[in-house]
Amino acid sequence: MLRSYSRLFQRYPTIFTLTRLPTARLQTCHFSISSTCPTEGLRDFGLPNATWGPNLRNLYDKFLDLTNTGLWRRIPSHNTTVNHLEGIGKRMFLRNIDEDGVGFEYCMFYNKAESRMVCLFQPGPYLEGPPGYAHGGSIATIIDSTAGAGAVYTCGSVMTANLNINYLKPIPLGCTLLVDSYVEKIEGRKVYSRCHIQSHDALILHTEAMALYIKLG
Ligand SMILES: CCCCCCCCCCCC(=O)SCCNC(=O)CCNC(=O)[C@H](O)C(C)(C)COP(=O)(O)OP(=O)(O)OC[C@H]1O[C@@H](n2cnc3c(N)ncnc32)[C@H](O)[C@@H]1OP(=O)(O)O
Repeated sequence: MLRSYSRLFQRYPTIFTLTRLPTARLQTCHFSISSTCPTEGLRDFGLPNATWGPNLRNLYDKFLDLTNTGLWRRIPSHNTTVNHLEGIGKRMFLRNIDEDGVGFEYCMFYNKAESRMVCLFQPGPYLEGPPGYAHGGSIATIIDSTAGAGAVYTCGSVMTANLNINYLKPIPLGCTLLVDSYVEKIEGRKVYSRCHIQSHDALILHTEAMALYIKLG
């Protein structure tokens, strides 16, 4: 199985790479989270836009303040992990709608000391499942993406092997949520993460999850 993924990486070496070192050649691309990726001119979707509600904006400002402590960093968000490879028209699942605010509206912050990734998330109307509420698949997506990004920032390239979710309270569309994940333990190639989703004011626990990621390469 691993061999087949090695082939995948040879073909699309940056699929699971957050950024690519500018000096790295395509065939020998390192899985790196260097901030030196050539992203100038690319839109950063993790920045506030007009569709952000006041709760999302307030949470964003709080976490942005935390970046001044040096413990947290804001994670830039482009619409594809291979955006620097010209001619490849792939789009990240979470950024596959051009209009702002209607799908996954989010930004992430990472705390290295705590192996913790948080995502400030405002589910838009196109994520509807039950009338007025977020689809469970969209909730799984934001959990996997947040905890998965946390695993990548902590350990390098990973694939999700298992995702176990308890849906506790429905999530109204348009609300602001805090998706909070951390790497709990690492055993060999296995990376165990925990994640929960709470309302912006921490009064409602919407979702709890455990994830297993397998380190690659
Ligand atoms: C802002 C940033 C954006 C970018 C941030 C990007 C965020 C990424 C988040 C999204 C990620 C995805 O959607 S990933 C897409 C969804 N996932 C997939 O499609 C994965 C499909 N499955 C696979 O490809 C494979 O099963 C792998 C790669 C997971 C594992 O295969 P392998 O590499 O051959 O490894 P294998 O030997 O089988 O397993 C290694 C060890 O893990 C254990 N193991 C493997 N699977 C399981 C399992 N389900 N449950 C328990 N244990 C397991 C094995 O027992 C073994 O333990 P031991 O013997 O060592 O003890």
